[in-house]
Amino acid sequence: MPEITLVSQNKSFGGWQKVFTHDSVELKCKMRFGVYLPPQTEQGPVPVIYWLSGLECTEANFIQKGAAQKYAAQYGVIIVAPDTSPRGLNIPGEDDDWDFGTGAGFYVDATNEPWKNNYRMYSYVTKELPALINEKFPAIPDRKSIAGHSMGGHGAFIAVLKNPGLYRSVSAMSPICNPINCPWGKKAFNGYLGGVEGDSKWKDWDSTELIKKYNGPQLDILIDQGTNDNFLTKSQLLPENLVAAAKESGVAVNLRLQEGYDHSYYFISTFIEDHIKHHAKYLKA
Ligand SMILES: N[C@@H](CCC(=O)N[C@@H](CSC=O)C(=O)NCC(=O)O)C(=O)O
Repeated sequence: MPEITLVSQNKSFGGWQKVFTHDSVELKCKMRFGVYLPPQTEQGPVPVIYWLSGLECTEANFIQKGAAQKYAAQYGVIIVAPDTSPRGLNIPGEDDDWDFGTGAGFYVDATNEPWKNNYRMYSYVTKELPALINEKFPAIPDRKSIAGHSMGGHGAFIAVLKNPGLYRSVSAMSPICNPINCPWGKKAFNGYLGGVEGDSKWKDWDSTELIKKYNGPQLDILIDQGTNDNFLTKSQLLPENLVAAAKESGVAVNLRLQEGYDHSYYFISTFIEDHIKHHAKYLKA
């Protein structure tokens, strides 16, 4: 029976923002996650939204700066915010760069040495963590959605596209949409998966490629993207590639370009209500 240990709890909008640690089987290290329990959980189980954060984040960024608690309380949903990589492993090279290794797990299951034993963030966020949440908290197991920011937007997309029907809805803010064609993604996939650009195994972790062959329940993907996002102009995000691929395969993507917004949590907190509302529509249907 897995154990979880309470690290902190703060009352927020009538519910509780809590942080726990646990020993992860997939990642083989101690991990932290945030969980917001809305007041409705006192009456019984509610749906869950998983939020995947971006590069350099821990579980703390979203829960401290995302401003989501008010809307999670309003719509009666749990929000789970995991960390972004395994921690404390001391793998050589793990802390050399901010965009690879610690804080940059990229939500894939690594197949390359020396990462493949621990860097299994895909299995962690799609399997291990939901099983733990369903066991320990008043969550409705088959009512879950997923969202994320930047690297976490990529994580949310592949979680949905690789598991048709597992999630009720998906959304993202400033997501990395085509990692096999952007510098962050090429570096991560080369390190975690091995091989070089164009390798077919990279395509299995790329949402623009996965959406081309998606064959599952109808999706209604919501994306917010700031027009003043420096990572958009540096071609790290490539939302236009995902939109074009989705159009070809008939998947609905609502890409909203938000004038003047950047890549930061000021942007995320501005539009988080719309995302929670989007998920609540499908989670409560
Ligand atoms: N140090 C970097 C910038 C890192 C950064 O902006 N991280 C983003 C996610 S980027 C894609 O995944 C983030 O969410 N940061 C946390 C925050 O609280 O803002 C640089 O040098 O550019």
